Amino acid sequence: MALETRVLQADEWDVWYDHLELAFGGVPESPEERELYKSLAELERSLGVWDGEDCVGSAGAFSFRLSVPGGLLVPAAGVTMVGVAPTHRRRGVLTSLMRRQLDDIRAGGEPLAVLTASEPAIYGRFGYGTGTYGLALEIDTARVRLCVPPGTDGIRLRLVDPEKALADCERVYAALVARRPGMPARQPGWERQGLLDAESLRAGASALTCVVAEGPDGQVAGYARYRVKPEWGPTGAAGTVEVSDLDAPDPAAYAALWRYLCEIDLTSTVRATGRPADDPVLHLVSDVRRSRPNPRDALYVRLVDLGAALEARRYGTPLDVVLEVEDAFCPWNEGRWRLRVGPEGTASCVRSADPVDLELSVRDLGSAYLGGITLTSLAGAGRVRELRPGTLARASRAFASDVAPWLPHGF
Ligand SMILES: CC(=O)SCCNC(=O)CCNC(=O)[C@H](O)C(C)(C)COP(=O)(O)OP(=O)(O)OC[C@H]1O[C@@H](n2cnc3c(N)ncnc32)[C@H](O)[C@@H]1OP(=O)(O)O
Repeated sequence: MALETRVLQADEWDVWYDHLELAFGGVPESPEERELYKSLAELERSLGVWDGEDCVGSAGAFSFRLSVPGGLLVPAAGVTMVGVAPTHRRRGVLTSLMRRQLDDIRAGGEPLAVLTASEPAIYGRFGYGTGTYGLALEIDTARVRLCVPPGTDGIRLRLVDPEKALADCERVYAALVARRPGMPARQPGWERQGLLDAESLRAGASALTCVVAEGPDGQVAGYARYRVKPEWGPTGAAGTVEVSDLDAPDPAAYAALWRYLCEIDLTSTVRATGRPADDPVLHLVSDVRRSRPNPRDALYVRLVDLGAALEARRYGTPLDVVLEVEDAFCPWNEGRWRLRVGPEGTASCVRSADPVDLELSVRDLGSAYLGGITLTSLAGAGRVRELRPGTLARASRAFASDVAPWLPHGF
């Protein structure tokens, strides 16, 4: 029987999601999580592949606006819920979903598609490049001390019910979006993701706890959400503080929150995942080795409309460069582009017949797009080739962001 791919109907969502859970191993999510993702789903952007009555493939997209270098927000399809039934793998179902989805995204006018990958090997073939890294930390708080900046002691910390603190936390989040590329601006409903607190998420740890940091003016300047997992070893208490969110643009509030987490009684480890690659906490700790920073690929970026995407961000230095881009999966991007950046950092990117300066694939351009992975580094792996001497270093400087791009949450 031929497979049929179609946009999801509202009454098909549960069957579609059951299929997705099966594709991920069959352990159901908590009702709380399921309800949240059902409410966030954009049905008209959710594709199902059907074999008769059986759903055997899925892919969805969220309509995000993503921060890019220069503090601007760019429409980006947040690709999600990708799964193919174990019975139907390796016969092109994912490839057909990616084809349909990227065509739809292009038709809808979003210049970017982004995703987080269950496995890094899957999405490069479709033109997605690693655009951000998330840092895992495991701080040995029995040994590591924090060297905090002046003003830290003037910060007041308060434990507040996470639900009641939500509006203040959201204000802090909103202030961060323009400062860091890679962050989705909050869309209605997504603020609830940070409050999810099912037993399965706790995994033996406490309920979600929220601590807010108030500045001398009494305003909330930062917050952390965390759980404590008690543990008793042969020498006594050895609990773990598991940090799920910590945001604070103000350095004193930021340091106060980390110091607090590192000094919670009966714990000897603070664990956090998905932190920014340049997280300032690396400069607060007395011993970075005993904080075990460990980077991991996080947000993958795909330029769907290459010209529009490159014009949508800002650049650090002026530039005039001709790029020869390989893009087999989206051939409308393939070929030669001239990228010109003026003194203000704004760019024009148009088709060109001029001699080529740099050769690269759309996947590598996606990696460089948010400014965290340099063209020079990609060239070191042979992924970018410099045909006119000097253009690589100039382009690399122009693309780089002085703040590492960061994806603060999954989707
Ligand atoms: C954004 C997200 O939602 S990420 C979540 C992705 N989903 C999962 O990981 C759930 C479990 N896995 C699955 O559901 C499926 O195996 C999928 C979706 C990863 C792949 O679906 P399939 O229909 O089997 O992929 P398809 O047949 O189109 O394969 C396309 C190519 O990708 C390759 N490929 C597919 N899956 C993988 C993988 N996990 N690792 C490496 N290569 C892979 C195939 O070998 C094939 O290569 P080829 O073109 O050289 O022959």
